[in-house]
Amino acid sequence: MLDLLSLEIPSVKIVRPARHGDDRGFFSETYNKRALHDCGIDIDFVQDNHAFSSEKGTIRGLHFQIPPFSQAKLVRVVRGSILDVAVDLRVGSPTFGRHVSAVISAKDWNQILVPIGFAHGLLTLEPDTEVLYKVSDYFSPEHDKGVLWNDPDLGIDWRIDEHTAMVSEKDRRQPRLKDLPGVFRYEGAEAP
Ligand SMILES: Cc1cn([C@H]2C[C@H](O)[C@@H](COP(=O)(O)OP(=O)(O)O[C@H]3O[C@@H](C)C(=O)[C@@H](O)[C@H]3O)O2)c(=O)[nH]c1=O
Repeated sequence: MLDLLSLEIPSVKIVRPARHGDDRGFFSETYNKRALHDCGIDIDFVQDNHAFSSEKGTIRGLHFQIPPFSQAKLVRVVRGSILDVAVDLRVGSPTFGRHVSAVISAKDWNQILVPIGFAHGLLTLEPDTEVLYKVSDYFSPEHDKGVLWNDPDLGIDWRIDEHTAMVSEKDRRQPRLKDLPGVFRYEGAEAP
């Protein structure tokens, strides 16, 4: 059983699996292919990733893989919290270049589903934050691309002083959106 909520760009969803608490703690089905299918979401996830960030204020992203290794992502947090951001890169989309963001946390037990065609990034809101996510294709370094997290054209409110953010060398050098070739096409439907 899960709750599903569409964000302002409707193909980006918040997923909230049930959590069954008892005296021992809780139990939760954090991923159930059939439950997602029953909500109209059919994605074959093939790889699970785990990212630990020791510092609050760590930025990862904005990342995406280009075809034929493009990835949908289902992201959750088992310790701490993040501001998660998805930027629409689908050429022809009414929301091209726009983004949605959501706080994803261990406390709220929510997940964000980022479909193919979006750049994905996150900011840790607490130290020692652990992010787990499923991806729908394998990592391919040659297809791994990015866009600059603080590109002024994106106008993302990261809620952080840009000079104190911890950003990898790779992500400091990502291109701006205006310099990216368009690789994803909007299919005219808000399906993942
Ligand atoms: C993403 C990835 C990285 N790696 C390796 C490459 C490198 O040596 C090391 C760290 O990689 P990165 O610096 O790209 O890690 P990171 O900045 O955490 O990258 C991630 O960011 C978030 C926002 C995403 O959306 C992910 O898809 C992924 O791109 O891990 C893998 O082996 N498999 C993978 O799937």
